[in-house]
Amino acid sequence: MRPAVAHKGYTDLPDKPDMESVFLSTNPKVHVSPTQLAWSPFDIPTEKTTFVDGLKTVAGSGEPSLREGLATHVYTANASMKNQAFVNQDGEFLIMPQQGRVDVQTEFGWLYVQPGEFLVVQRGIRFSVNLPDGPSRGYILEIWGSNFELPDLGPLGGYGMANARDFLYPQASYDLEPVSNFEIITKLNGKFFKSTQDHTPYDVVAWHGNYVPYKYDMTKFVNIGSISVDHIDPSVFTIMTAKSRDPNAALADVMIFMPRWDVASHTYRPPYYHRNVASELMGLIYGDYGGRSDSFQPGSVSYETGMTPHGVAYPEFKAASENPPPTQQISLGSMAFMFESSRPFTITDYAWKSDKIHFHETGMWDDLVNNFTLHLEEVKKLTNGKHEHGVNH
Ligand SMILES: O=C(O)Cc1cc(O)ccc1O
Ligand SMILES: [Fe+2]
Repeated sequence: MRPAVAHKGYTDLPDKPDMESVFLSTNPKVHVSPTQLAWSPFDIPTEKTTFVDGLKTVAGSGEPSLREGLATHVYTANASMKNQAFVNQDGEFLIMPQQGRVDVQTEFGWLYVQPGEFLVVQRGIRFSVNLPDGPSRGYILEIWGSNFELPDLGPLGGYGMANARDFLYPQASYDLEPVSNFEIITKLNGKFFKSTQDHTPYDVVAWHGNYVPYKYDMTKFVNIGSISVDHIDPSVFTIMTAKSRDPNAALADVMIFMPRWDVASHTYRPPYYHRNVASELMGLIYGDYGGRSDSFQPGSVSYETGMTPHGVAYPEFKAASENPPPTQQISLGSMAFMFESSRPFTITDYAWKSDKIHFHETGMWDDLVNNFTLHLEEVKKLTNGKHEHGVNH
C-alpha cells in the first residue's frame, strides 16, 4: 500500500557485542582452533528479549561485504517483536527453532514454524518473529553471496531427499491497523541500524515470483542410504545446499540426521572415524545423537573444523561392532540388470523372427480389480449412503 522508502531515516544502533560478521583471522575478536569444540544449550534470558535482541554468533567464515562466507548464530527469545521488523541486508537466514514455536510475519504473509521445521528468509526481506506460546531458542545459518537451493539428485532421478512439494510458502496477507510508530532494524555488514515509519511494512496485498520466504518440515525428508554395504557419505542427508564460487565445493549444506533404517551388511554403521574437508557444526533439535561429544543435548552446538579428526565415543563403537547385521534381504541369491536409454529401441529382424521371442500372457493382470470404486462402495455402506463421490471427507 505504501512503498518501503517512506520512512524517517536511519540511525546507528550500538554494536552487538555477542554478534560477529568478520571472520578473517586478522580480526582479533575471532579465535582459531583445531580442537573439537562443544557448547551446552544457551540459556534463554529472563529479561525481555526479542529474536533480534537474543541473536548470538557462534562461528563463521568470510565477510558479508565481499559476498563470500557464512555465519552461524543461535537465538534465544522470550518476547514477540511488537511493531518492529528485522531486515538482513547481508544475506539469507535459515532459522531452525529448537525449542518453542515461532509465528513469523513477513512481507509476503505468515509462516508458523515449529521445532523440527526451518524457515528461510532471503536477504532484504522484512520479518517479525512472534512467540505464540512462550520462549523460543534456535539455530541460524546465515549465508552471504548465495541462496539455498535443493541439491541435484543425480542418479536418484526425479524425487527423494527433500522433495520440492514439501516446501511451504506464505499466503499473501496484509495488516490494515493504523500504525503510528513502526521500527525497522536493519543489519548491514554486521552493523545494526534503526529506521521508523508511520505505517506497517506488512501492507503487501499481493505478490508473485519465488524470492519468497518458505518453510520445510524436516520430518518429511526422504532418507536415502545404502541397502547393501558401506556407510554412505553424509551428503545423502543434504536438505538444502548453497553454492560457493567454487563449482566443486558448496558454501553450505544443511543436513539432517533423523530416524531411519540403517540396514547395511558387513558395515560399521556409525559415522566412521574421519578427518574430512568439511567444517561440521552440529545442533540437536530433540532426542540424542550417539557419542559425538560427552554432553550433546538438544540446544547444544558442536563444531570441528575441516580435517580435525572425530568419531563416536567407545560405547557407541562397541555396541555397533557387536550388533548383529540385519537378516532380511531381498531375493537372496539373485541378480538382475537393466540397460536404459532415452531412445526408443527398434527390434532387429533376427530378434523379431527368433523362435525365442514370446509375448506376455495378457490374462496375468486380469485379477487386478478397481480397488478405488470398491473402496467407495464400502464407504457408502458404512456411512448409510451419505458418502458422495468426489467429496473429500
Ligand atoms: O560427524 C558426524 O557425526 C556427522 C557425520 C555423519 C556421518 O554419517 C558421516 C560423516 C559425518 O561427518
Ligand atoms: Fe563428521
